[in-house]
Amino acid sequence: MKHIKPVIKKRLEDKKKLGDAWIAPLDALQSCLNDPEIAPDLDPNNVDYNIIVEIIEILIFTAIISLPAAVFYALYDLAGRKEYWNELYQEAQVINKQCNGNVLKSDDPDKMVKLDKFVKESLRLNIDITNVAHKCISKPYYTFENGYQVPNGRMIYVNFMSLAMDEELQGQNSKEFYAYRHDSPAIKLDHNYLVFGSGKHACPGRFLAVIVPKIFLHMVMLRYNVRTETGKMKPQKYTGPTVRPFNVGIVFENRN
Ligand code: HEM
Repeated sequence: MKHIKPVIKKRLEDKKKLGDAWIAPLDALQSCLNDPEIAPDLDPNNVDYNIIVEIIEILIFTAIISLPAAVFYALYDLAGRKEYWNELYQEAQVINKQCNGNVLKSDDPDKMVKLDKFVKESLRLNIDITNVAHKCISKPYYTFENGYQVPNGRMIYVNFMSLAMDEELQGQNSKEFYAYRHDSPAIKLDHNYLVFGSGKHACPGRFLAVIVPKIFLHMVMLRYNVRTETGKMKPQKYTGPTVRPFNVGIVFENRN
């Protein structure tokens, strides 16, 4: 907190100076400081630091849990799904040639179209059973179109798994991994694809959560053949309703 206070002071001073001309940078700390509930009068002595700490804490935990998990599942799916190796490798080679083997440019991940579908399918299938807890705030009940009522104060969870596995929504063999079932990007929110939630509170970290596994797999594929140790894949593991990465051997072989 000691370290963060001078940063906050400087940002609030800048905001005061620039007034309406202030253009909010897209970062978590600044969006907190732009919130009148957190910094009502732009006075550094009148900032609700507790909310800021809570938000930053949530961001850190999300980033260190969900993001590496997404990378793990994507890598594991690649290692275990031989049928995708050639096509994905070819796409990676084309992109690598276009940038002469140099570092990727910011628009290169958009060119990883097949890999995007692959990552999307990996996210779809490695999903929590239930998620996005919501508290009912309607009084005395919230009534769904079908007449089902939820009382005020009740926590409800969305059944992610049933949605992700529904054949009517996902297409044929919805329990099987088939990357090319998707015709929209992995970051796109859709009622059939609730990995990142929906609406106003949909995950703002989804751009990072998709681009990181894509860049990681791209780099891995250019250097290595990856496969599971046994050549087979294990079923997912859950802790309660939450899907969790597990210990598994992945073999990296240098490409010649
Ligand atoms: C694969 C990785 C990730 C998954 C599957 C995921 C999923 C989700 C879901 C389902 C929600 C709830 C959305 C809703 O209520 O409708 C959410 C919210 C959120 N996520 Fe993510 N997330 C991921 C990565 C990240 C990362 C890397 C960050 C930040 C760097 C992040 C930041 C957040 C924040 C701040 C919220 C709360 C948004 C709000 O309430 O307005 N997420 N995420």
